[in-house]
Amino acid sequence: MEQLKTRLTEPNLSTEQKLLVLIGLPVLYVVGLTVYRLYFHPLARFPGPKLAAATKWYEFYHDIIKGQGGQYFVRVSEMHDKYGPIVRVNPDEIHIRDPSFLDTLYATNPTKRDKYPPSAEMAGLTYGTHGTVDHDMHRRRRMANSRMFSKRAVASAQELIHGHIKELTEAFERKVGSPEPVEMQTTFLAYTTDVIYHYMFNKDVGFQKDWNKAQSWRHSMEAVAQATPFCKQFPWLNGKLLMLPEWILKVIVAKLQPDIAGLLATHKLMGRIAAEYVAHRSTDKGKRESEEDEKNIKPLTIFHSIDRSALPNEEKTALRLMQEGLTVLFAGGETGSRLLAHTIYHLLDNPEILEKVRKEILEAAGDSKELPDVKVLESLPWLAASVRESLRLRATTTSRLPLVSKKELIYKDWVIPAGTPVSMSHPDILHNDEIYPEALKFKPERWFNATEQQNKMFIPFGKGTRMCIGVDFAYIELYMSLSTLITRFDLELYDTTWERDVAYTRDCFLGEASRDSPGIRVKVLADNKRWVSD
Ligand code: HEM
Repeated sequence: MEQLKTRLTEPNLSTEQKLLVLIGLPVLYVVGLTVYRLYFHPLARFPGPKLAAATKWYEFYHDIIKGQGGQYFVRVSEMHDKYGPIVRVNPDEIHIRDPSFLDTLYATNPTKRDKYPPSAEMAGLTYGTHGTVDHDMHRRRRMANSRMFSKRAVASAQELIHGHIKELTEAFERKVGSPEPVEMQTTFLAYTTDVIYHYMFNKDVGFQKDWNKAQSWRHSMEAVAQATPFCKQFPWLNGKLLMLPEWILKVIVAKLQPDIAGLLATHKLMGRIAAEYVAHRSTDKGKRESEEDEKNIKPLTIFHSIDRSALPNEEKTALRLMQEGLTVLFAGGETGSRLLAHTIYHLLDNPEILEKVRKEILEAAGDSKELPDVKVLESLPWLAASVRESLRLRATTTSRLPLVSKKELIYKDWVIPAGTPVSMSHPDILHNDEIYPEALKFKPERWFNATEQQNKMFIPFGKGTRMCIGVDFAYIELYMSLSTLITRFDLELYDTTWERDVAYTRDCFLGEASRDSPGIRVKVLADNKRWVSD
């Protein structure tokens, strides 16, 4: 009986046979999967390199191993040069390089588009709007945030922004005449993060007051950028990491990657702020705050905005609030700071345009000691055109942005099966020479007589239902700070080159310059003491 039992549970295989099974089964699986993907997969007929169709490791190699990383966008571009406007860029995804498809893929409501789950999960914030997969759920969550982003609410932020611009000018003032340059990306990241934090959470996080804190935040953001190609391949990783208790994160992660540890600490901090908010909702303090909030044009915090929305209670938990909080913090900080640094770079690199912009602002101010109102600034032609041109050239989001349609999509003669992730890339449109002649040149004057197509294809903030919700906020924050800095200070670029420090060479969701770039830097030659009221 015993012998029979052993025979049934342990087949009598020799070591060689066991080894053969151990190696053979995975090999068989890989071969089977490859054959399926190449010949039987619904996307098998679509053009593109066989290797990309067979395995995601192809993308992994280009994004993680090759050069400085984040190189798959270069390969995708080469694929289009070879195979045409529609290409299968990995086993599951179709990429289209044709501006005429923009309206179809990034359609507005009521057309439904889900986010491709691996792309939504990348930042580990699937409870935030940006990480929401389902079209309808995304719409409801976005609506709950919308009171924070209404034109009136955003306009009311001017005073708050003024306060932080004062701190920003102090950072420049400290460097007047100094041989030491201002490293603009860190300086501006501290500014935009202070602003967004203050606006969204009614708290002064004080990055501008503490250079070490600002630098460590910048390093965290850089670490996130470096990790992004990796997270694109293993999107579940971030979410899993964040589930770990804080003490484990501190011990393990700080040893492996100290810069990421700073970021994870921010996750935990936001978790505490959200939990505190939820805990005092029903207390006297919470009720007073709620009454105060009712009277405001802008909700006191983004949490109040969500709380007063029509979302059900399970959408108002501490975890959800925390993730939405982090979403707006990340979405608003890095983007705005980069744009500010890039716009100043372009203006200093084109002194004749800088002079026109300055003159316009000063003429608009007349005898006033105050910077013109943001409405006036936005109407100044050279300033507005320079900002627009910088947004176009910067093409902030370099990553493919895949969406999924529940119905099949038609592109020319191609029928893309329902449920297929289909993506396009902003730089393919914003840097398209046929739409914008000499597309890689900074030419603000192109916007004075812009064609209908040029205006339509101006999509630095995206398009459709997933488009940036912070556009108005980004413009106000930028117009006010840019106008102040370029009229108050005489600046000069310091050891900054287009190739090394400005142009993006890596796709880390946002485009990144070369790893050896010390950043865009300027020397402060003089302080004209404009707009100094006290
Ligand atoms: C120059 C500045 C900015 C640029 C170029 C920019 C660009 C974008 C783009 C392209 C998207 C869509 C990304 C995607 O489809 O995956 C997006 C989404 C988003 N942005 Fe911005 N953004 C900027 C500033 C801001 C600011 C200042 C805020 C907050 C105040 C903000 C908040 C958001 C949010 C919350 C989303 C997610 C929207 C959603 O999924 O419904 N952005 N942004």
